[in-house]
Amino acid sequence: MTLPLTHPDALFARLGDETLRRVLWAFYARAVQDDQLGPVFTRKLGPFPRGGWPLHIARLEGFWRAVTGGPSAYRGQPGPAHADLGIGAAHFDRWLTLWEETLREHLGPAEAQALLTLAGRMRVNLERHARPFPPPTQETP
Ligand code: HEM
Repeated sequence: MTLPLTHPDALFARLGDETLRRVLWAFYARAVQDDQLGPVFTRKLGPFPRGGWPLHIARLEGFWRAVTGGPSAYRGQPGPAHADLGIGAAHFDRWLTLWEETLREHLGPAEAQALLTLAGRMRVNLERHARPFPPPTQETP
């Protein structure tokens, strides 16, 4: 079954607060253990699940509530937040793989597919902002 992404309010209503929160904590618990993604997250947010993690996940809850049509006060800027993390296509591929694994474990197939599709679309935009290889700083002779 395919959920109608043109009516995303149906998606949040089907997920609910608790499930969304559970999926996000499970996803980041997995991402932080990953060889490729873990160091990027830990550098920015500190040791999971303390440091900046509760705030990060609360923001992500707001973000996912907004994009699935739930009530949300999220007003962040995901693009710039990813500009200087030193990430590129391979990181985004890995992110989506772990996202898919987490969704398949926690949700029914229709909800999992809908959240995977949404993340795949957003990845395109975030990757445009990301600058994986900043130019070397000019050395003065
Ligand atoms: C390569 C994969 C990714 C990495 C390593 C990554 C890492 C991060 C980090 C470290 C932050 C915190 C930035 C800060 O506090 O300044 C962040 C914020 C965020 N990320 Fe990602 N991210 C990735 C992919 C994604 C994807 C695919 C999405 C959406 C589907 C996403 C959505 C967000 C959102 C909404 C925020 C909050 C931005 C704000 O402050 O408003 N990220 N990410």
